[in-house]
Amino acid sequence: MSGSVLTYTFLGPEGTFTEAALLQVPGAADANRVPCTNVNTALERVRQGEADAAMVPIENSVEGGVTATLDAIATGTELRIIREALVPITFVLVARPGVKISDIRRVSTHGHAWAQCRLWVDENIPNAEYVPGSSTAAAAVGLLEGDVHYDAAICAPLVAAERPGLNILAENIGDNPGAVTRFVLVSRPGALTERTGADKTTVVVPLPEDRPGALMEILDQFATRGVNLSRIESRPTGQYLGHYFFSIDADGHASDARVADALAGLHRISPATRFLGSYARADEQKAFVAPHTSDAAFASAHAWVRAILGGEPGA
Ligand SMILES: O=C(O)C(=O)C[C@]1(C(=O)O)C=C[C@@H](O)C=C1
Repeated sequence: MSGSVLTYTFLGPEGTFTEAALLQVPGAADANRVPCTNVNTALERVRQGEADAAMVPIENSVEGGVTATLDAIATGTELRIIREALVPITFVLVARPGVKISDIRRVSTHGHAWAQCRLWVDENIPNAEYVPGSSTAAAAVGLLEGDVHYDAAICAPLVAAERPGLNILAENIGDNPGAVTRFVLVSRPGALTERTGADKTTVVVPLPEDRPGALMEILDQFATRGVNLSRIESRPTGQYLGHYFFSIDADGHASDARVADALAGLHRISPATRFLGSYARADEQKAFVAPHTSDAAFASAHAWVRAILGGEPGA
């Protein structure tokens, strides 16, 4: 970190969809942008205080959760999500000049990108072998640096446009034209981001073991307080077979009474519950709040209980 200029790490190299997400952050274009070869390194540099925040992919509308990110933020020194960004995803197939589609034997890209182009690959290059890449841009750049054991890459159109040494062999090869990836900006714990009325809260809840109905109890904390969930995924903790945590996104902000109450309920059921942040929704969609779950309803209910405890008439 240098002076007042912020430093952001991101899943690189330059030209990844992750960098496009970072560039949506006001001021990021003029900030120090540090590309990292994987999500863990990007987050670790934030944990160590070498960067202010990291932009990492968390969820794709076709392929689902980005497990590297879900796992990295669920464990280790606590981090906070302070912002989210949505990026529409389109893919191109690129190769060095002179290479034709019929020449392609091996293709490299990020695992999530490969999964989003499955149908196109099956139809057009069915015999191509997949070579895992650390990101879409890294796969494309590898072609230019030579000495790689693949002859084509799947990447963002921008990567190809910015590198004249790459030939576009096919455009729009994603199987779902409306594909979107969601990214999160992750920082160290600090003051809670401001409530906007269109917010999201992310938590990690380890499932209490050997307790019938434990998942139902967790879900109930949200349901009874009228809190809608927009994502829930189970991930193995890695400790031993059958040990899981749930990664959950809920509508609302930790300073909304109904969300705060649900968080307290989660902590009672699963004390190792990890709060990962409350932040503004990228789509600015306001949460529906039933009258009996509004801040006013909670305040009035608490005042009523206080009156009873104080020996005053309740009603
Ligand atoms: O490789 C990139 O360009 C990335 O930003 C990573 C990533 C991902 O992890 O999902 C981001 C968006 C696309 O869905 C494919 C790959």
